[in-house]
Amino acid sequence: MSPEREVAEQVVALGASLFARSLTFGRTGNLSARVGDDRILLTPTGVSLGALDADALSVIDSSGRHVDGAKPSKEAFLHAAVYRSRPTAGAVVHLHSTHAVAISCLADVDPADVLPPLTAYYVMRVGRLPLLPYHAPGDTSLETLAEQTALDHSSFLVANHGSVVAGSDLASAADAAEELEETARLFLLLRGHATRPLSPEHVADLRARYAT
Ligand SMILES: O=C(O)[C@@H](O)C(=O)COP(=O)(O)O
Ligand SMILES: [Zn+2]
Repeated sequence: MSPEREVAEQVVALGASLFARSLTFGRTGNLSARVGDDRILLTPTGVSLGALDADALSVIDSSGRHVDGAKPSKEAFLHAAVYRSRPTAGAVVHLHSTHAVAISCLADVDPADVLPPLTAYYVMRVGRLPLLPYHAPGDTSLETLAEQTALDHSSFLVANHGSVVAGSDLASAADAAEELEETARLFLLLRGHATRPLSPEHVADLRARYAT
């Protein structure tokens, strides 16, 4: 099996797993993985992540241009922007997971860092989480801001939309997206309760230990 085919099958398996666990719904969400210097496998537009076909994925380049396969996700420009800013990123996951979307709709959050450091795994997998302003899905005017944000952040939220998470490979990106979703859920569960997030010292210690 070619390396690209192997990654295509990983995309299909991850999409099925995320969809089966209700981490995205209907025909929402998109997944991508770098398979060459300037070659990125991306899920096609309008297809449920639960019904992907390894023979019917799209290929784009790092400018977001469609170069092969099915018509790409309307967020091709967003995935490409993240790869341009993060040369070590091997995969990008965009989900409409419920609690992350709920957080992205809140008015009273710090857009520079939406969630407090509630747990060690959140600090290790996500770190700081900016909230980018609302743009319609597929609106390429988000491209420049997304590219700038991704320079310093592996994860961000788009307001009233969902999460965008980069990782060294598909498993790492999904892992971080799931951690983000669970921390968003914890944050909402704890609203109205006196809460003790990790201290700045704990966060610094985790960053030093795990180079987050
Ligand atoms: O929210 C949207 O419309 C997109 O961001 C999305 O999640 C699914 O769009 P396609 O990847 O074009 O199917
Ligand atoms: Zn979306």
